[in-house]
Amino acid sequence: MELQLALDLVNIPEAKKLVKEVEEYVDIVEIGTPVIINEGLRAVKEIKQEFPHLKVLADLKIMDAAAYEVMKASEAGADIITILGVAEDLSIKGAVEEAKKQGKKILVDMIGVKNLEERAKEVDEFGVDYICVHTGYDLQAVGKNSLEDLATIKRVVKNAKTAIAGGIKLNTLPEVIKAKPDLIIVGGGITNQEDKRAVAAEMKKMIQQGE
Ligand SMILES: O=C(CO)[C@H](O)[C@H](O)COP(=O)(O)O
Repeated sequence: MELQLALDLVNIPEAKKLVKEVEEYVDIVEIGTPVIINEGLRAVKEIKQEFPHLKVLADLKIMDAAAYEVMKASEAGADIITILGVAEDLSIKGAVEEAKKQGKKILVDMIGVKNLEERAKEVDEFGVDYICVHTGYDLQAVGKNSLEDLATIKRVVKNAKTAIAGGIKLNTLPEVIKAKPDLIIVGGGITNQEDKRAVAAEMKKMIQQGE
């Protein structure tokens, strides 16, 4: 099980400072959609340059023009690029093809997918690398999480790795670990804490013990 730190509400200098604090304990750094909207793919480039030993995920949440956007994120240094599960089949297949060409990986974010079981089976057949269940901020605000959805995709996904994101905190991490996703994505559960390093260290320890 890997741990991904999601950076959403920071600028580039703040992102660098945050990664420095926790770099020993995370496997992947996500440059979140709001950061890319504010700072562009420069954020991916600068983080990858400063932390070449960490994998960097560009959370583009691609919906169209997939091959082009995967190419651009790859050129900026992203190791993993996200596309939405609700995108057209052709777009997801195009993203996979371009990522393979560039030696990169594709994570499909299933946020907003209604027919989760069916769609997870389909995107798994397209050769994507990760399939991620995700409760966005708007549904977190009304008390939702992705544990049931994780169980659903774990039942049907045969090839891709499984991932989970959305509101995971130290106190909810044990039940997530028990569900055994390949990748656990944590944003505010680390970035909003006073002692980010201590929380990341504790999370990493819990994950290692759960393996
Ligand atoms: O992709 C995202 C929002 O769309 C976030 O990066 C993801 O949900 C993780 O952040 P948090 O743990 O704060 O929910």
